[in-house]
Amino acid sequence: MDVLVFGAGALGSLVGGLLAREHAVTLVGRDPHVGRIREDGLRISGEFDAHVGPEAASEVDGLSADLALVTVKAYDTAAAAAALSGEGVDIDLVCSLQNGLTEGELRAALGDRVLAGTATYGAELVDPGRVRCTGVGRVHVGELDGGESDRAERVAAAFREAGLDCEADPGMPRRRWEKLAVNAGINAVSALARVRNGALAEPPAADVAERATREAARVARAEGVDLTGGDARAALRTVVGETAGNRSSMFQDVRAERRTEVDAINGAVVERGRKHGLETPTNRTLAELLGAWETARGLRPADGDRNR
Ligand SMILES: NC(=O)C1=CN([C@@H]2O[C@H](COP(=O)(O)OP(=O)(O)OC[C@H]3O[C@@H](n4cnc5c(N)ncnc54)[C@H](O)[C@@H]3O)[C@@H](O)[C@H]2O)C=CC1
Ligand SMILES: CC(C)(CO)C(=O)C(=O)O
Repeated sequence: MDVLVFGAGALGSLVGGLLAREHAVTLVGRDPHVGRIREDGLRISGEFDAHVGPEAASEVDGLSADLALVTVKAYDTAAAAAALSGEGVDIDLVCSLQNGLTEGELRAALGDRVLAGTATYGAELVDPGRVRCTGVGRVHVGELDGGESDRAERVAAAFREAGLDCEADPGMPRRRWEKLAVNAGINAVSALARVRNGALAEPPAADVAERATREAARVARAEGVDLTGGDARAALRTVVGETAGNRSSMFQDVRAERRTEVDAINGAVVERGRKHGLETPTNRTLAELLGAWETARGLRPADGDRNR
């Protein structure tokens, strides 16, 4: 399979680098990472030990692929969608492995070529040309609206050929919303409280996290997804336990003074809830507090367009 990875940062470089052991892969990213990969290949450390030589580019013009994986941060999705739907690029299928609800934006630009995906691998970009796998997880891929899918099965088989743990899932809407509900509970709370995930096992942080997760499950049900508040809270407790020693990605972003994905996580819960007439006060407060921090640091676009 010819694979293009749009957003060769931590996750994209890890997944793309592992796929390059078996498939023709082009990593699309930015310098100095792209330049280093061209000169010396990509080194993968941590849970894997590999030195691979994918193609690397900073533009998609002139590229073609059977599959494009989208691994930019959620707030760069619009740019990814615009690039991948451009005239100079020829892509059969697109699959996001991002956190947050980004598929709508991709589908608007790329139509029914878009599959949903989730990834629970852990990745860190340690230096240009070097990525570390901090946790072996699993990739799930499937139709945005759910259902059996030959094309998702083909993608999953290609991932497995390269040694990644990957399954096609006919229940992607529920899987996406459960992951969103867990991220809604963990990420912003841990970032604002400046605590590792394990601290969310105890009150009062656990109570705030559970309220955010329960609100997300209520919105999911309004969207037609079969996710109870109890199931979502059970998933939250499991992930808190399994990742107790982690700093969540949002806590890491705040520590590094980077823009967070709060709009695509808690903000998305608020916006979807509003469409259904549902109040989501905990998610709204979390999104507003992190938004205020991002504004004060000059990390958000000044015109208030959350997705730029
Ligand atoms: N890092 C991880 O372990 C995991 C990350 N995720 C999700 O995956 C997504 C990506 O996360 P990370 O890899 O950690 O972020 P990252 O910031 O390391 O990677 C994103 C990369 O995209 C590049 N990029 C952005 N716009 C671009 C453009 N127009 N052209 C070319 N390159 C562009 C950036 O330069 C950056 O290197 C996020 O939604 C995150 O929540 C999900 C599971 C695990
Ligand atoms: C599962 C969790 C919460 C692990 O830290 C995560 O996805 C993140 O940090 O973004």
